[in-house]
Amino acid sequence: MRVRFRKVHGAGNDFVLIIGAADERDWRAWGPRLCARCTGVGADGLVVSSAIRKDSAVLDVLCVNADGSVATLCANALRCVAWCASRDHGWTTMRLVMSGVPHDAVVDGTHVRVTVEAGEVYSERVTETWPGGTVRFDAVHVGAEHLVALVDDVDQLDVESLVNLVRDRGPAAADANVSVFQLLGPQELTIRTYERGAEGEALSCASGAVAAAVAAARRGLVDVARQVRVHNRAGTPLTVIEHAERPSYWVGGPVTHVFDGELEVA
Ligand SMILES: N[C@@H](CCC[C@H](N)C(=O)O)C(=O)O
Repeated sequence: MRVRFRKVHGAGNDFVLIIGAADERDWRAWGPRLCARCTGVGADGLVVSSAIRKDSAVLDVLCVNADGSVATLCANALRCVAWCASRDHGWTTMRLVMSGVPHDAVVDGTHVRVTVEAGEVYSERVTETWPGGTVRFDAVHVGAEHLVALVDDVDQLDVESLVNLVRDRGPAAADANVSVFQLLGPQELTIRTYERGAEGEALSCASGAVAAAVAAARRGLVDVARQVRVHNRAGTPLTVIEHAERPSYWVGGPVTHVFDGELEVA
C-alpha cells in the first residue's frame, strides 16, 4: 500500500510525517527503516498523526524514534504536525495528544508553539567528573526524561563522549535525553542536546529547551514568566515561556517543509 509522507523539520529536528494513517501497521518497525540517513528518507523520527474524530482539530500523534523506540514526548514533532494540520485544514489552534497527554498548539505562519508540562527539577541528580572538569546534571521530566547541565561553554565539550559516560550512571541516566546549556545573556541560553532514540546530537530539541529553561529558572538565571530564547545547533532559536493560565510552558519556533513523497509500506 502506498502512503504519502512529508519531510518536515522543527528548527533542524527532522521528521518523516505520515498523516491520517492510524491503522494496525507496525510503525515501530518502520521507524528505523524510514529514518535511516543513507538507506531511508532520513530523519530523527517517524511521526504518524490522525484525527481523533473526523475533521476535528484534535489529533493523536505517535512519534517513533530512529532506533524504533517510542518517544513519550517530542515537542518539535508536535510543532511539525500542527504546521501540517494548519496547512491541510486551515486550523490555527488545535489539540495534539501524544502518549495520552494533550498539548495545545498555535500556528502563526511558519511559527508554531505547543504546550509542554514540566515536573520538578531534581538538582544535581547525576555528576560526572572527567578530564574536562565536573558536570552536574539536573533531572527534569517534561513528558520525556531530560538531564540538563549548566556549563561555561557548550562549544568546548565533546558532548558524545560525555553522554557515553553519563549513560552508565544508572537508571536515571540510561534512558534520558542529555543536554548541556550555557547562559548567553539576560533571558538567553544556548544548548546542545543528545537525543534519546535518535542516538545522536540533534540540531534542536524543543523539550530539551523547556527542561533547560526550567532548570535555569530554578537557579535564578532566567525568568520563565518572560520569554527565554534558547539557541541551538540549527541557528534558529526556540523560545520558552510559562503558560499564563496553567502550570505549563509554551515552546515555539520555526517549522520548515522540506518535501513531500510517497512510500510503499506493506
Ligand atoms: N526522542 C526523545 C525525545 C526527543 C524530544 C524532541 N527532540 C523534542 O523536540 O522535544 C525521546 O524519546 O525521549
